[in-house]
Amino acid sequence: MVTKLFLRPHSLPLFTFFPKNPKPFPKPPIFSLSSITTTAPKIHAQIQIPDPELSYGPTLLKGTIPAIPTSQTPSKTFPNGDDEDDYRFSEEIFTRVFEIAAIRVPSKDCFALESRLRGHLLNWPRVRNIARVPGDDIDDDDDELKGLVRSRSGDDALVSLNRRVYGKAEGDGEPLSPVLYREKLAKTFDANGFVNFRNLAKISRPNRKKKKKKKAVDDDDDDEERGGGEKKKKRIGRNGFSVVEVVEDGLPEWEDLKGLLGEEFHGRKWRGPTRLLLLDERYSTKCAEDLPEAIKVVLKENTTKNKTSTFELVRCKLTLFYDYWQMNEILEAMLPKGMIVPSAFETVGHIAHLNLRDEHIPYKKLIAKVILDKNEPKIQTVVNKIDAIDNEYRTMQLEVLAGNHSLVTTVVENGLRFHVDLATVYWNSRLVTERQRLLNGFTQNDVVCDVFSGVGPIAISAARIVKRVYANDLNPQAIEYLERNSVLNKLERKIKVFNMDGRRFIISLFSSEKAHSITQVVMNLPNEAVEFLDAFRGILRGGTQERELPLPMIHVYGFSKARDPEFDFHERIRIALSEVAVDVEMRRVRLVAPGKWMLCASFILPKSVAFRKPILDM
Ligand SMILES: C[S@@+](CC[C@H](N)C(=O)[O-])C[C@H]1O[C@@H](n2cnc3c(N)ncnc32)[C@H](O)[C@@H]1O
Repeated sequence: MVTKLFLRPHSLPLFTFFPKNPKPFPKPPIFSLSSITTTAPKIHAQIQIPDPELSYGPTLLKGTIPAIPTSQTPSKTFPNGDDEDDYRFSEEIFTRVFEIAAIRVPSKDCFALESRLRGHLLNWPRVRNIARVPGDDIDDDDDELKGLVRSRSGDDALVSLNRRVYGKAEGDGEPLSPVLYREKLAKTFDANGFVNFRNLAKISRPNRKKKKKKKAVDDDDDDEERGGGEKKKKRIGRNGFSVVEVVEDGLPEWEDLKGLLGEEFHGRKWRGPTRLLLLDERYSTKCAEDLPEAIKVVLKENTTKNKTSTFELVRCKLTLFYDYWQMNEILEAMLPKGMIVPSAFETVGHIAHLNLRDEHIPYKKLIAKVILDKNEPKIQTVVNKIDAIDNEYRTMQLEVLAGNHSLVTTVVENGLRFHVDLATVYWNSRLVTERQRLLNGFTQNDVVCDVFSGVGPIAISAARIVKRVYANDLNPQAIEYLERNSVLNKLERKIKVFNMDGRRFIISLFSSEKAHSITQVVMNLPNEAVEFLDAFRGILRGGTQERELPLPMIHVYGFSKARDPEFDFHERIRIALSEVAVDVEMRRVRLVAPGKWMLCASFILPKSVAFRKPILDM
């Protein structure tokens, strides 16, 4: 599978990440936030980023960067980085704060208003235009809580609130056991099933719950670590990559819920459950009178209906974190100005496989880290191809740049599973379409001979369709995986496996009694497969009655850099078979490099070749 990224030289003047010791470039400093921010120890000491005239939508060049206290230097190191290649950057340098306006509305009205105000709401990718803020979920019908808030009567109120929220208050004894709690919920269980209590089933599985709790504790620890000891501000909302906070004007003390419900509720007054409808960025600095008519009507409508309007225009801060930004945005910001941002990577199971240009090499670990961060958990390892494939087994020289070092992975292709060790066997996910095209031509009456089978993507897929498959590879590791994959896909009974040189395999198979049953031959070793065609010369010459039997269809792959690749490849086939009259169906499979085509030639083995006296003696 190939994942496309952006291929364009970028020109962001924002900031540049430099590796510690880039070989071809002068040694630059490690990028740190302090180099672009003030040293003010206050979070949200704001630094305006230049170029306010940027287009619509969030970018790293807009908004403000909150300052980070110098004591808090959250940074990530590459797990595999040695001293030389140690790349560090703080994720906090990608935090951006945007000032926006919102209408705070009762939660029950928010969906209706969302559709009414659609064209006027914030339309940023991945940011929901209905936002939640702390404490917006207090039950509206909760008369007890309302009374409690109004009465502002300290301890009694807290006890009452605890009873309401937790079912118990201090001094009421142990909290209900999971079983009793479940029973209590079941009493209020409604006819629609688990609609109201989706977690009901989980409650009777305390073990899983414990595990979850443990994970939550671990996550908190991680947050704490990242925050350099100081607990990280809890990110509200489900996504974790953005947070909305209301910039409240000061409230009279008696209206402020902080005293009753804690610091989180500072500046909140009683409104019942509410939601924020985030307004389009164009309205961020506008006051109510300057807003479009559609919004004003909504605000006015509500005031006339309801003397105490619950619709309020509020100022908000929308913070987007490192996790929000896409891979290309992060890389564009970090790589030197004018450098092409890495354009694509191939995925093989959990491995992202890069083919970096020379100019990217000093930044390879940085690029790999961002790719890993942005594609986890699907991607667990990022590797770069070091050299062109030029060994006999067609394996790649790979360098692990980020993530775990295991190159053994599982690839799922057309519903089949293949175990692959990229360090020892060949695999190319880009050929999936070609393999499918080839397989589409096979029927249940076919018997397939795969001369260069690798771990079996063609052989095993064919075994699902055809009568029988003979699969061969020279690489013993590939054969081991081929056998394992046949069993994994429960097709081992249809596949006979061989581990020998391709030419020997062709000769021995066609000189056995299996010869006349073979209907399809696949030869996928594009650099040299055509040179193995000489093995077919005179391959059936011994038999006389077989002369009337149909001959196999051969599918041979090859590369050509010629101006007329089809002609060039056809010529090579004729030479290898020593036969001019070969009726070939030729296809371009893909362009593997500028001007270099991979081709597939399919032809029926000519009788004149199959029954000729062989030149080759084995
Ligand atoms: C390009 S790979 C193709 C593998 C498989 N068809 C696929 O699509 O994944 C070529 C395979 O040929 C094997 N090979 C190389 N030289 C060979 C030879 N002389 N005889 C048999 N197999 C050979 C390599 O080990 C490799 O697995």
